[in-house]
Parts: sequence; structure tokens; C-alpha cells
Amino acid sequence: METIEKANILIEALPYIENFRGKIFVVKYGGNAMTDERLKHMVMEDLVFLKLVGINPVVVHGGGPEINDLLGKLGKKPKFVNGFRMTDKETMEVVEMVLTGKVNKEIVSYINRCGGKAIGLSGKDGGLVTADKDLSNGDLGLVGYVKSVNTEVIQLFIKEDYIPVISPVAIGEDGETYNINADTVAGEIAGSLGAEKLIMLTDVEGIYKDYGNKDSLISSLDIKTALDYVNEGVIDGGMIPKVLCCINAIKKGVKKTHITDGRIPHSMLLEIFTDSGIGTVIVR
Ligand SMILES: Nc1ncnc2c1ncn2[C@@H]1O[C@H](COP(=O)(O)OP(=O)(O)O)[C@@H](O)[C@H]1O
Ligand SMILES: CC(=O)N[C@@H](CCC(=O)OP(=O)(O)O)C(=O)O
Repeated sequence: METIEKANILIEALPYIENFRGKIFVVKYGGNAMTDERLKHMVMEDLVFLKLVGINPVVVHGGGPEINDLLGKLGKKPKFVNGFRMTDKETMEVVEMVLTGKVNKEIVSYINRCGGKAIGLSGKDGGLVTADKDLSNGDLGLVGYVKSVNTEVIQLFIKEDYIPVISPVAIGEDGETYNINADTVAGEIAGSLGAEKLIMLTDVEGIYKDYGNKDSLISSLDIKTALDYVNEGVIDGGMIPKVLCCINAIKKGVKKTHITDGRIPHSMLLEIFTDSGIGTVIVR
């Protein structure tokens, strides 16, 4: 790359950096970007970069594949209904162990090694997220929905320059531990914080008008069109809950939500700091 091109890229980022200083970006971290070592490293660098230019990233992570791995080793077969894991008591123990014990701490130590200051939290810490039993897909055991978010805990850590890293496990008034889909938690936290952005890292480029036709990637759509696409079946499968979480977050005051390709190196920076972005933006 010519040196002038490098300089132009930095200059293109300048107005965004100015604009976003002090704002909160909630990042849902999952998919390939979480399992591929090289991509993992780049995501951590991107998070530290955001913090250094004055943006406040808040990470909500998944870990579905890791949970499946450990369940497999224990001889338990994972079962899903509409993308939600059937969670009996024994499965819940595994979910909590993997998400809060393994995945969360790995991300925290990775960010710290990359020069950031990360703090690991589950929904249980400081009453950050409370849950109740989710019956919207039938009785899936200990699957929960988000009842409340205590933003004070998150704000406290942001103020002290930490990057909060949150696992989607929460406690209910009944004292039960609940397993909540990570996209849902990210959407609810972004909404409650009034975040500037919710960024969903996933394993597709973004939303396609015609899934299967790589040329039909949509760069931007509003919430009404997004909902129409869900109802018309243009948006299907695992993309449905993602889009619904984005819509929910926007209705609660998040300015922009992004669905972007975690398989692309530094996709977060490309999405945030370039005029065209690389994935799909959903706005009001
Ligand atoms: N219109 C669409 N555009 C993009 N992806 C779509 C669309 N309709 C359905 N999908 C599906 O949604 C999937 C993304 O959801 P999912 O696999 O649950 O992501 P993640 O594992 O990152 O949470 C895509 O891999 C694709 O199979
Ligand atoms: C209720 C439910 O399904 N919870 C999810 C929580 C983790 C998650 O959402 O992980 P991904 O983002 O990697 O899919 C699960 O048990 O897999």
C-alpha cells in the first residue's frame, strides 16, 4: 500500500473518532471470530484500539460451540428449539462453567495482554442482569429472558476505563440461574445503556436480500423494512433473532446497529471507521 493511501485511511477515520469519543459501543462477540486464534487476536486489538481513541466498548460474548463441546465430552447431546438451547439443571451447570469460567476469563486475559483493561462479569455480578423464565418457545427449562439491566455497574467500570466483558448468565427472583441467548443480552444491554452502537459479529457478511446470492448484500435498512423482511422470509433462521434484537435495541434508543462479518480481519474497525462500512447497518 502506498504511504498516501495509509494516510488517507487514517484521515477517513478522523471525523468518526471525533464523533464517537465518550460513546458506548456494545459488541456481541461470537462465531468464527471467537474460535480462530488469528481473528480472536484482531478483535482484541480492535477493542483496545476503540478504548484508546476514547470510545467505550462493552463486550457481550457467546460460546455456544464451546458449550456443545463440553456437553459432548460429558455424553450429553445438545438440543435446540428455534436457536435456544434446552437447558436442564445439569446443562445449566455446564453452560455457566463454560461461559463464565472459561470463555469469559479467556477474553478478559486476552484483552489485558493486548494492553487493555478488561473486567469479566456475568449477569449475576452486581445484579447486572436479572432474568425470568422464558416460555416464548415452550418450556425449555432454565432458558431466561432479560427482566432488568443494572447499568450502574457497567457505568462504574467504564468510568474507571475498564472494558466490561459480560457472559449471558443471570439470576432470577426465584434464585434460579438462567441461560440467556447472548444476542438477546447484547441487545438489552445496548438499549439500557442508550449505546451509540450495537455491533453483532457473525459468520456472514451481513444481511442478504436474496440469501445465497452474494451480490445481494444490503448495506443499510430501516427497522420497518427489516421487520417486513423477517415476515416475508427474506431474513430467516439464525438471522431472525439477531435482527429482532437489533430492532429492539433501536426502539430503546440505540442509534445504529451493525451486523458484520467476524471472519474478516479487523471487521469492527472497517465497519466503524470507514464511510461505506462492510456489513449491514439497521437504523430507525
Ligand atoms: N437474509 C439473510 N442474510 C444473511 N443470513 C441469513 C439470511 N437469512 C438467514 N440467514 C442465516 O442466518 C445465519 C446467521 O445466524 P447464526 O448462524 O445464528 O449466527 P451466529 O452463529 O453468529 O449467532 C447465517 O449463517 C444464515 O444461514
Ligand atoms: C438460551 C441459549 O441458547 N443460550 C446460549 C448462550 C450462549 C450463546 O448465545 O452463544 P452464541 O452466541 O455462540 O450462540 C447457549 O446456551 O448456547
